[in-house]
Amino acid sequence: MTADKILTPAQLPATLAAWRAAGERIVFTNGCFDLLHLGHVDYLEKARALGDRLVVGLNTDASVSVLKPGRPLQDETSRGRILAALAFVDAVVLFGEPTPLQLIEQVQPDILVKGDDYSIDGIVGHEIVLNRGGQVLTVPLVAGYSTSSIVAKARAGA
Ligand SMILES: Nc1ncnc2c1ncn2[C@@H]1O[C@H](COP(=O)(O)OP(=O)(O)OP(=O)(O)O)[C@@H](O)[C@H]1O
Ligand SMILES: O=P(O)(O)O[C@@H]1O[C@H]([C@H](O)CO)[C@@H](O)[C@H](O)[C@@H]1O
Repeated sequence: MTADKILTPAQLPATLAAWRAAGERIVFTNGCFDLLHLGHVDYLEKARALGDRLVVGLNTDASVSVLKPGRPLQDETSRGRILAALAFVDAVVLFGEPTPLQLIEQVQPDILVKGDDYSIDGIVGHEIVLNRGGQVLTVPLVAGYSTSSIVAKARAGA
């Protein structure tokens, strides 16, 4: 099942080791992904295409609620399962901290990616990846798509 892609931090090392043994480059990104939209799908697919495997760090409900008061709308189980169902997502790992720094330290990705709503220097973990000779990249946003705007539109129409 695609749910098998959802890994605990304890399960992660064996999976990463197997991918690396096969010479595969690991891409990492992270986010809240509260309501999955076209922008997310476009950027995640492009992120995966930058390497061979895509690991998505997913904020827990507790983490999202700190970053985005009143959110998430969808719980971490739902958000995780939806991400795991995407063919170009190879692993989903929840993290409860305010940032994915600890998870990025554990994953040591070859490529770290965010949408270009972030500057390279503003991407948490960029130093870790650059210092090990990896790449930190951004993917252009698909204009007009955000979870917040979907929520606002839904509320306006309510
Ligand atoms: N329109 C978009 N096109 C491409 N990537 C996007 C778009 N919107 C967000 N992203 C990327 O998706 C990831 C997750 O972002 P997030 O879950 O905050 O989405 P969001 O739609 O911006 O949500 P919110 O409106 O609640 O901030 C981030 O890396 C972000 O750069
Ligand atoms: O979905 P978002 O708001 O794009 O995800 C956040 O990204 C932050 C980013 O990585 C900072 O460079 C991260 O710190 C935060 O935990 C969310 O994942």
